[in-house]
This record gives sequence, C-alpha cells and structure tokens, in this order.
Amino acid sequence: MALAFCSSLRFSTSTPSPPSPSLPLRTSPTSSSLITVRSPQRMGARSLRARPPLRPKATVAVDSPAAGPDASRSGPPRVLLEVKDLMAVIVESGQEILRGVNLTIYEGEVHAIMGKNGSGKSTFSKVLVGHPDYEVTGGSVIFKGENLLDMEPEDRSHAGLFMSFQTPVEIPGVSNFDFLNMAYNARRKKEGLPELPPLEFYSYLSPKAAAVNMDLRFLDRNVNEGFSGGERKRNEILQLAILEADLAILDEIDSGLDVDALQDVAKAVNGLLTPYNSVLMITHYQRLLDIINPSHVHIMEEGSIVKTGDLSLAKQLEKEGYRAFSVS
Ligand SMILES: Nc1ncnc2c1ncn2[C@@H]1O[C@H](COP(=O)(O)OP(=O)(O)OP(=O)(O)O)[C@@H](O)[C@H]1O
Repeated sequence: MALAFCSSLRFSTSTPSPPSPSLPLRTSPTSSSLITVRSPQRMGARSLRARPPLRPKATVAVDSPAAGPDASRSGPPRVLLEVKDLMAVIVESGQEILRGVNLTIYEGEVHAIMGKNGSGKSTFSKVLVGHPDYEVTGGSVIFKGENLLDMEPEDRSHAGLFMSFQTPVEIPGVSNFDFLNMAYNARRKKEGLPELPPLEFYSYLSPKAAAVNMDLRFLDRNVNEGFSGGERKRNEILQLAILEADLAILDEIDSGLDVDALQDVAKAVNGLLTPYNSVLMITHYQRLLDIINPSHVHIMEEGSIVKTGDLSLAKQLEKEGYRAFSVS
C-alpha cells in the first residue's frame, strides 16, 4: 500500500484541464470545531488555513498580493513569534497543561520541538492557533507584532499562521480543489483582491501540486476522504504551499509516512522555506530533522521548554533518550 501510494503521487502531466468545481457546496460537515466551511456566497473556508500567499514562488498570471520582489523586506530578520511564559489549561477539566512556555522564532528559522508523549507539544501548537479546548491562563504571544491571543482563529490564519494537525480531518462533500480555491480566495478577499475563478486558480495551483508530487487526481476527491495517512500529510503540505503562511506549525508531519514519502514531504517543506517564513515542527524522530535541518531544537517536558540547542540535541536524544534531559 505504501509503495503504491508513493508511485501514485507523482505529478501527472497528462491532466490538462482543471477538476470541475462542484459548487455550490452540498454539505458542510466537519469533525473539528476549528473548521468552517461556508457557502460560496459567504466565501469562507477552513478557518485555520485561509492564508493565501504573500510571496508566490510560482509564476502565475494573477494579481497576487505580492507577486514581485518586496523591497520592504530588506534588513535583518524580524521576530515572527514571541511566546513568553505561556500557560494554558484544558477548558473542560481545568487541568493545567502548559506551564510557562518561552519561545522566540525569527524569520527564516526552522524550529523543532521534541518531547515525551504527553509533554504538551500538540497542546502548545493548538493553543497558538486558538483551539477552543484550551484556555490561556497566563503569558503572552506576539505574532508579527500583534497580540495573537486577542485574535479569532480565522484571523490568526489570515495573519499568516498555518497549522497541520497530527490527524488531518476529512471534509465529506467538499472537493479538495474547491476547498483550496475557497481558502485562497478568502485571503485574497481579505487583501481587497478579486476572487480567483477556478481556471485561473488551477494555473496557480498546478505547479504547487507538482512541487509536492501530488497527483492532480487528488484535487477532484473530497478533502482527505479515503486518503491514506501519507496522502493526508502530503495534502497538508499542498495546502501550505497554496497558502504560503509566514509560520507553519507542522505537528508530526512525519507520522505514518513511508521512507520515500517522508523524503518527498520533507523536501517539499524545504522547498517552501524562504528567508521570510518559518516552520515550527513537532516530531519524535531525527530522520525528519536530518532532511529539514532545523536551526533550533527544543525539548519540552511537562508543559515547558526545558532545553534548547541545535541538531546535535536531537542526535543526543536519539542516543540517550529523554532521561538525559529530564529536569524532574
Ligand atoms: N482536550 C483534551 N482533553 C483531555 N486531555 C487533554 C486534552 N488535550 C491534551 N490533553 C492532555 O494533555 C497532555 C498533553 O497532551 P499533548 O497532546 O499536548 O501531548 P504531546 O506532547 O503532543 O504528546 P504526543 O507526543 O503523544 O503527541 C496529555 O496528557 C493529554 O492527554
């Protein structure tokens, strides 16, 4: 199955026409409270991913918000994310999970968070995107100079935050193509640009799909419906490629991937990196870090970051286990 998946996800040049959009959306079911699929008239999208590109790398004939070089981007790297003493509890139980997280990410940096099961890594990332299961009880998060914690999840997405969940959800009844088109248009609308009709969006999308080795046939299928674990992950990276977030949070993007797919996905992530965006990865395995090569590796324990270093930290972890870093 895994090998079949890999070979089936090569870019197919024999698909000249775009998938036919199946608007209007027939259903809007969702298994995640973070997802919003609205009618085309209201033109919303999956709330956390509606962040079309600021700096498209593909050459497309669309009036993208930043289709050319951005002269204002000169100078030293800017701080993208500054997390100070962040504390959060589970809303339902009041259980404290984050106990003072500190983390600063500059443009162009790649950070990896590692840590034992249950140490709070996913909770941290979900708190950043505004997941309603958690309540922030202390600390601050500044994203691109703005108070992230004051923003609705959808606005966090529009501001340039993208999150790939550990288990990407299915959206039955909504084709991948329509979903990506809506997400892209939601951002364009926010930028005051006209929405991109399906044909033009297809021109923008197809080189992105090629870059992540995504077979174009997957665009006509419903979002993640019947996708294998690896296909879902690859689809997440396609969404990231379309939306070109400033900060991409990738929660265990390597889980469930066979060795070839891991290489593909990691290389696709590398291909999306620019001096102006950043990635925050959560992973258990050095094999992903060997390809993406993070500038910073953090170890989380019991809801806070207890050690920070470079890739050598991950190598040491692989050899010695978490006992070597435990502070408890
Ligand atoms: N919504 C929730 N309801 C109940 N418990 C939760 C919830 N979210 C997180 N937890 C608990 O908080 C702790 C931290 O969970 P989290 O998913 O952040 O850990 P993690 O470091 O990402 O773990 P893993 O490496 O296994 O993915 C766990 O004990 C988990 O069971």
